[in-house]
Amino acid sequence: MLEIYQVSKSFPTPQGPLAVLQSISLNLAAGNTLALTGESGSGKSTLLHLVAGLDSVDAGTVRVGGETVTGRADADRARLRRTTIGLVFQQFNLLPSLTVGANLAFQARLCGRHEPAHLADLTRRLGLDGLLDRYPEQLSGGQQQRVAIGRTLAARPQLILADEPTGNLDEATGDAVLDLFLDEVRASGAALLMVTHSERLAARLGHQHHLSQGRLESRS
Ligand SMILES: Nc1ncnc2c1ncn2[C@@H]1O[C@H](COP(=O)(O)OP(=O)(O)OP(=O)(O)O)[C@@H](O)[C@H]1O
Repeated sequence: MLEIYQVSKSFPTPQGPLAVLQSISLNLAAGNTLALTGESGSGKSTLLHLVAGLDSVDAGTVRVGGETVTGRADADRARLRRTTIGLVFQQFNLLPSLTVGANLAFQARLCGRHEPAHLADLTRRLGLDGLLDRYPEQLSGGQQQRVAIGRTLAARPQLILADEPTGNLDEATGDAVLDLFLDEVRASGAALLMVTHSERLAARLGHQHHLSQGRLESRS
């Protein structure tokens, strides 16, 4: 589902180029889950952005569902994001003029996969039933995070990229949300790549990789 091959990325800084990722390779098959850990600033979000085609690699290739992300036109990468990839990023990017209910359904409607029963189940499991008529600005950070998760999962993406999806949640809610991710992956056969600072949550995923000084180390 996901093939990352010898990907490198650096950013310009006043002190010269900062090599954030150095020849990173990684494969993730459909139905598999992988936790990506690493210190703050080690390049975890950068790697997710490259996979999603939101930024360009300096070298190497990324393939999602057999399609090459790298070297494609922006419109093509946007299509891939819409149809195949589900993103839960640190900025939740909820639509401020839409209610929680409409935000939850937005992505699934956009890609023609709106299933009311599935969405109702996600809404219940994310504890959002009482909030459907509110607007994003009326929610706490953790509630916004859960809406962003529901919106992504409702669209049944084949590849889920989640950047600290439980970062704003207390431990019990974080555990319940991870249960939901894992159940959805089991049911849909999607692949899940999740960034987390929690070793405890990372251990619940099928594979664990650690990013340090630009290199990826497999821990299982
Ligand atoms: N657009 C950019 N321009 C310059 N430097 C950048 C840019 N984006 C990221 N960086 C730098 O690249 C490094 C990796 O950042 P990244 O956000 O990927 O880290 P991270 O591992 O996700 O961190 P955190 O756990 O704090 O979210 C950092 O040193 C950051 O300052």
